[in-house]
Amino acid sequence: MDGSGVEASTTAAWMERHRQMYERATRHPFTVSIRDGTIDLSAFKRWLSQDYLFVREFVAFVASVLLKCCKQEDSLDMEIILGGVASLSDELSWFKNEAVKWDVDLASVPPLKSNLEYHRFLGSLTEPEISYAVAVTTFWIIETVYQDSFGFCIEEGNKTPPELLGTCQRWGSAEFKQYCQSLHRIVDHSLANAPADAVKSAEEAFVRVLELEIGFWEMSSSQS
Ligand SMILES: Cc1ncc(CO)c(N)n1
Repeated sequence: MDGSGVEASTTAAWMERHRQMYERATRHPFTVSIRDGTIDLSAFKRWLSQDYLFVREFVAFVASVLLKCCKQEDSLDMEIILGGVASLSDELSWFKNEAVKWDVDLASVPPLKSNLEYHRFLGSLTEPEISYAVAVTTFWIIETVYQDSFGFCIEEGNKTPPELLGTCQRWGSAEFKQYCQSLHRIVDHSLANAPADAVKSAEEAFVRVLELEIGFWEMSSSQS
């Protein structure tokens, strides 16, 4: 509690504690090079095909968050999460269109190591034993890393190549930002009512997502 009697949010404390890692995830040389206009297009194509595979795995994870949400006593968050599930359908179509534009054959691309590592993590969080607080926290930070990373690419002073603006808008738009803010409110509310061990697990998942996101950008940059 601060002097005003308002409890500072748990997520705000994490953002402070893990600021450096958050910056590494959201200002990675890969996305900064999009903003600078110096991006290597073969790296961009690698990211595109790997992220398509990621999103296919992400669907099952987000569906598990929705299911946990529906089992909560007050499931007021349900419509926000349901909107998230619904938008993934559009997102998969977007990837397929984009792949045609960039001459990428999605069917022939195997997931690379960092992607597989991320899939395993998502799979472990889909289990029924994982609490809603932990799952929704994970969901929020995954979306937020993309929102912040791509939002930066369309902020003032960018030199983002015109053919990449659509990608940046997808996650950098004001609408996507609002959606992330809605998720953030859900997370803060959920953590405020969660037992200490769940809060601890949620923080661990938060940090793990940042590590995996950094790994994903690295993989896209250099095929590691
Ligand atoms: C790796 C990764 N993280 C986050 C998102 C946001 O949905 C995405 N599409 N891919």
